[in-house]
Amino acid sequence: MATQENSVSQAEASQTKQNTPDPCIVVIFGASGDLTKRKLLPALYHLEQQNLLPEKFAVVGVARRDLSKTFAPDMKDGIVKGGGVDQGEAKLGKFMERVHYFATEFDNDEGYEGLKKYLADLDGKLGTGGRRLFYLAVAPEFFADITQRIAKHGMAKGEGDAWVRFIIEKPFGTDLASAKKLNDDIHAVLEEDQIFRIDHYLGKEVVQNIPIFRFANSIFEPLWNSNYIDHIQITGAESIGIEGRGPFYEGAGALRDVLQNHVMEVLSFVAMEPPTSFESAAVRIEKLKVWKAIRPVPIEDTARGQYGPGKVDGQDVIGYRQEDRVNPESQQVTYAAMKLSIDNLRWAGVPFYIRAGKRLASRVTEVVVVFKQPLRNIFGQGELEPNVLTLRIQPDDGISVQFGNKVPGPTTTIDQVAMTFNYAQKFGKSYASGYERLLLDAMLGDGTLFAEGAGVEATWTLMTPILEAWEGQIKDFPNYAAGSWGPKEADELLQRDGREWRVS
Ligand SMILES: NC(=O)C1=CN([C@@H]2O[C@H](COP(=O)(O)OP(=O)(O)OC[C@H]3O[C@@H](n4cnc5c(N)ncnc54)[C@H](OP(=O)(O)O)[C@@H]3O)[C@@H](O)[C@H]2O)C=CC1
Ligand SMILES: O=C1O[C@H](COP(=O)(O)O)[C@@H](O)[C@H](O)[C@H]1O
Repeated sequence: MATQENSVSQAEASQTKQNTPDPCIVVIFGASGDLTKRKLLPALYHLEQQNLLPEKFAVVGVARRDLSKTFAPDMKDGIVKGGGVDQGEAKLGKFMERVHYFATEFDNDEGYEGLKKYLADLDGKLGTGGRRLFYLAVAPEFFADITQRIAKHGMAKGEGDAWVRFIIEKPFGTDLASAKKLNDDIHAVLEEDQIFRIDHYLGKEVVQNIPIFRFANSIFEPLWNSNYIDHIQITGAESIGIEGRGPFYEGAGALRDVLQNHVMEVLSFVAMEPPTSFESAAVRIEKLKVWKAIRPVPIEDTARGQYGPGKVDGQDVIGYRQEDRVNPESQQVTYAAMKLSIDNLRWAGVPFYIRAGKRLASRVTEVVVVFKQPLRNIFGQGELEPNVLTLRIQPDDGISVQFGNKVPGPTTTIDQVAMTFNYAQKFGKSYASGYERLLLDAMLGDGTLFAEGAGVEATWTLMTPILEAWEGQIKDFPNYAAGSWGPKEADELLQRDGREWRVS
């Protein structure tokens, strides 16, 4: 007979997967860049702190400048500045010994031959067995070329059962045609199961928790449909501007930068049917079904904006057109919103309102589920307030449920109260950026939290006609002040349905 202790450990084992990867080398292209320093090296170090890296392991940074002497100290500095060095410098020192650097231009074939030899030598010294995780932390125009050159130099396939995987950064394409071309170019040399298209929102705890919240509990899912839900809002609001990324943002804008990827990924977890298991293939099928069920969006169901000068957190800030390396007559959007309808039985008649923008009043990323009112108000005090469930992704990540409650006293007065769960209060402060989980999953070969080729094309199928329609219509920009909640058209989008945007 199983003891209680035994049965708990069996249950725990069934809820967690293998969590230490095979010996391998993580090869980061774009190693002198911002992403590597601020996110990737700190994330790998956090994995080391939790003993989640294999014993036989190395990181090799690749970029054009000769940084062999300064790379490791520079990265160490990034890790220390990012916080979370709670096991002292000794652990960090040990981690930095595993960090190496190799300089080459991305289009230099000799460089790839040199890199191949460098990695093989490390395999020989460390016993990493030829397993590679290539991370393309580079500008999107390099994604296909670097992948193809790695393949040309015989590094895209491992010998025997040694795996070789690629993490490709975002943005994955700028419209449907470019996303398809990128998929084709990469598929010419890699199998789909080698490709990990990263969206760091899928590494955020609350986003990962959406399927758990829905499918590992029995009290929410029965209500998760058009019988009980009035509408759903997803907000990706940032108070920061474009942070010096003028040239990038001029080519991107809010729809390409955040709505097409981060917000659509979140939406798919909120709206999907229960997958048959939480394995990559099963989850991807359900996510794809959601995106494909979204009705083409009429242009009247969209709103866009660009911020002008204003005040954020009491400080004067410039408008988008005054930002460094931005066209003073730019038509680029720094705010995008739309109403989506999902054509399936679960969501018939339940609009999903989504929005993302820069220089808004505050930084809030959240999903707000607004429930229908009871069919009859037996308390006779006018309209009851709806129940609202908020999945707060950041900051102050947590979950809260708002409901009507009797105000203590001799009369029957109803007021809104909330039950709130806060991650930091329960689990303590976390330094995890989301990249920890995603890097670990890629080393373990688990693509559940990564985008798939067909999924990326499905979201671009939806978004490309909107971009084209917007590009054909000049707007009178700027149309919202920095520090506000965006353009009035976005408010009107909900007002005409008798609703309003909510932030918790
Ligand atoms: N930074 C962030 O927070 C985020 C970034 N991303 C994505 O990650 C990717 C990288 O972004 P980020 O780190 O900000 O970019 P950076 O511009 O900071 O870094 C680019 C890197 O590529 C190297 N590089 C550029 N051209 C060449 C070349 N011809 N040969 C060799 N090396 C070259 C640069 O080397 P050198 O230093 O010598 O110029 C640098 O290491 C992008 O796709 C971005 O969209 C996604 C989410 C967030
Ligand atoms: O990918 C991107 O995301 C960030 C927002 O990420 P967050 O983790 O800080 O919420 C956004 O600022 C940036 O423009 C975009 O490229």
